[in-house]
Amino acid sequence: MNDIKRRGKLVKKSDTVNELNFKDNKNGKHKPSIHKGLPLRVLSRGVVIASLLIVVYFTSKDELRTFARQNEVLSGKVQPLQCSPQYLKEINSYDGCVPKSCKRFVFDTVVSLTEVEGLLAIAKKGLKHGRSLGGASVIDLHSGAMSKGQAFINIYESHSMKNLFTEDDFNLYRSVKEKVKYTIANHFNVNADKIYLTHPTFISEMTSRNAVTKHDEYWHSHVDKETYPSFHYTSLVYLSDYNINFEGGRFVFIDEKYNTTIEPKKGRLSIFTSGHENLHFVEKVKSGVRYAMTIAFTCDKKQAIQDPSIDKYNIP
Ligand SMILES: O=C(O)CCC(=O)C(=O)O
Ligand SMILES: [Fe+2]
Repeated sequence: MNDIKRRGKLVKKSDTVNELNFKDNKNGKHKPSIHKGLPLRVLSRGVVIASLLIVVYFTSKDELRTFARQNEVLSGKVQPLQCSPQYLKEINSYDGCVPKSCKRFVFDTVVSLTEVEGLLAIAKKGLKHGRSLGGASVIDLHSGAMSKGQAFINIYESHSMKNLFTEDDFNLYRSVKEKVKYTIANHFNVNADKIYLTHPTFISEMTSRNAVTKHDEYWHSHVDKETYPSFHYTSLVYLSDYNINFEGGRFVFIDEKYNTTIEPKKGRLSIFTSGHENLHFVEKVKSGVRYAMTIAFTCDKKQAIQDPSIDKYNIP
């Protein structure tokens, strides 16, 4: 066959030889001369494109650093930080609750896959009765708030959901919360009796659907202490896998020199101080469904909440 397939185009074999430009030299021998066959215009364009690619590669490399990849198993990766002055000023008045230093941690060995499956089942069981019209739904086991349409309903006040959540569900939530609390206490060198579960505490479901209300806009950068004033320590437990269950949706810390990303992974626990040192956002989910659980702790006993329990059902 005289035709050769190259770069999706059919070219004549004779053309290919021409392009490589085998020419007779003085000795009558064939010597390949690639350059002579390419017009200067094409060569200079190639050089410009290559230079641009090199510049883009080296400048963008420093803007985003992956702190935790989905395919890694981390037993406690840490990134130390400077606490923001506002955070320190506020937290300093709480004895036994001041972190030795501000940090971020990721652990893949604290929450088990069995626990993840149980938490996912809780989320799906509840959200089946609701879900936002937009891309973000939440279910808060403490307040009972769950997204439905363009608003929220209370799962504990709806007859159709009466006793939907069982003692086992609440026990699971509580045991994961306790593990997270002790991990925070150990790694920030604070007293576990001086940090209290606080509101809100929820499981989120994020998709690529367009936002309908502002509650669906999960991708804005924020400081947790501003969004949820009672927070002092934030924890996130991921219930689905980046690039397996969904695309997009990485967690991103915004830092001065470069951004730091965490790729969600089933059972991955991320903990960090809730002040300005940890400005962050979640990338828009491009496809699939992303689940995560937010559990936070406060140093302020007045902002403490009880563990969610079956006593929440107050339907006669
Ligand atoms: O789901 C996440 O990765 C982060 C969610 C978040 O930023 C928050 O709940 O404040
Ligand atoms: Fe947040």
